[in-house]
Amino acid sequence: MRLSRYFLPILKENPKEAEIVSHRYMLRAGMIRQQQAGIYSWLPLGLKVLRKVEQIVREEQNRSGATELLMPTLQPAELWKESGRYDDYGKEMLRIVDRHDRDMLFGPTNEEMITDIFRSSVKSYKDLPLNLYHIQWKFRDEIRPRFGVMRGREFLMKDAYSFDIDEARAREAYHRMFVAYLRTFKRLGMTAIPMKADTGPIGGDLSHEFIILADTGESEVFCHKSYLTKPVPGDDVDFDSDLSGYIADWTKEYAATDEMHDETAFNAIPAEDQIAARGIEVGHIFYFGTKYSESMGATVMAADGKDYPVHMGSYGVGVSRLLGGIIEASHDENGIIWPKSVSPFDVGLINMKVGNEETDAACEQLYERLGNAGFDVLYDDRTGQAGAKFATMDLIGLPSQLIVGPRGLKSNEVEIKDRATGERELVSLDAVVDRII
Ligand SMILES: Nc1ncnc2c1ncn2[C@@H]1O[C@H](COS(=O)(=O)NC(=O)[C@@H](N)CS)[C@@H](O)[C@H]1O
Repeated sequence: MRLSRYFLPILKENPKEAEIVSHRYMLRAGMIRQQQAGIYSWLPLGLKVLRKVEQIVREEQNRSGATELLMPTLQPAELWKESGRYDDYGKEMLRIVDRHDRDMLFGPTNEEMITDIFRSSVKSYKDLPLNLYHIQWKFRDEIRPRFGVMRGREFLMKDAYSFDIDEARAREAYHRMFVAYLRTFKRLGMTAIPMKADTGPIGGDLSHEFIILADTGESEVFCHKSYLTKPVPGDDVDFDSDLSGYIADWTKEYAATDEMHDETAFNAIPAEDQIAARGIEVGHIFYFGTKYSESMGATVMAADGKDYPVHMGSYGVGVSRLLGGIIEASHDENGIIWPKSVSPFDVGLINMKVGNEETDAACEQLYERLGNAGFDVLYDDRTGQAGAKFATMDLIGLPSQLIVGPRGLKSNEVEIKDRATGERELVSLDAVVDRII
């Protein structure tokens, strides 16, 4: 992509309303623009990252055996009246009346709707287990939206829903999602710690929040430091096998959010192994049995010929929140440092002297060769001060920068800068493609 033809509205100054670094950098790097409190436009650079995060979430859901569908953002109120949540949900629910005076709402979550889809077509235990998910925008009229996309009002969530014949099978479904979450956050370049959590308005009696540690996190969390280095299940993990060993390993040491914290248990850990920190909740999973299937009549006929309400769980990931979370966990004073897996571009190509015959020719050649080698390149071909170009590249956080200047070209060299380490290396023009890891 040539920057002269892109849309990247960089802000020079820190917007005063941005209190935390991820909010500041997402605004300054031209990734998002606030349209109203908690509601954002996703500008090209931000959308590119959002789609990469979404795709990694999707791949790990699919690997675990879940099946993707897409439910609407708007829901009929009737479903929520059936489950009894229409009134409980309170002012967070955005209620809408259409032209035929039908009560509707902008979905904050989809337990009712997915249960309606299930009950309309699944009647036999032979069709179980089933895990259906979608990646869809939600609306929650937060009383105090803040920290940019971290606590928005319209936000992107992956929400999955599992259906099983009994509690034992439902716990196996929960284990599959637990393992999928460990893998997902690792692929996003983060260490997310599963913590026993409160079940809140979703309900049920088993729940874990997946927390990434960050000083600006809204949750206060306590855990054993072993979670920071524990290896996550590998690409070869068999989701049809008994995964309870992974869950046992990932829940045997202490880890709890402030709502579930047990000071005595925590203090039984040697002081040097204790972590008390702030964290960001990037995922939350629940087992809630027949809470929705009973109230909404979602039953299947079992082998004994009788009908039973299915056992369910729901599993959410804050896809848009993750961009904020990743930045909170990976930045420096110059800007964002994207993990390669989600970076909007692989390489930033900087022409230090646009209009100079040698640098223009060298950049065009590099741009073409890198593109042909499969790299997604952002080529800063704009006229303007080199210093401003460096600042922009550091701000938007691409993992590698390629700096092409007249002096380096005299010895047929260009400079490669690693954004994460700051290391610079002079490389001959023909060796560049192989050096860009
Ligand atoms: N206001 C918000 N802004 C951004 N992300 C949010 C917001 N509220 C929740 N999330 C994200 O969405 C995830 C799931 O939300 S939740 O309420 O915990 N769970 C559910 O809604 C369940 N129905 C999961 S399917 C959270 O872990 C969090 O990462």
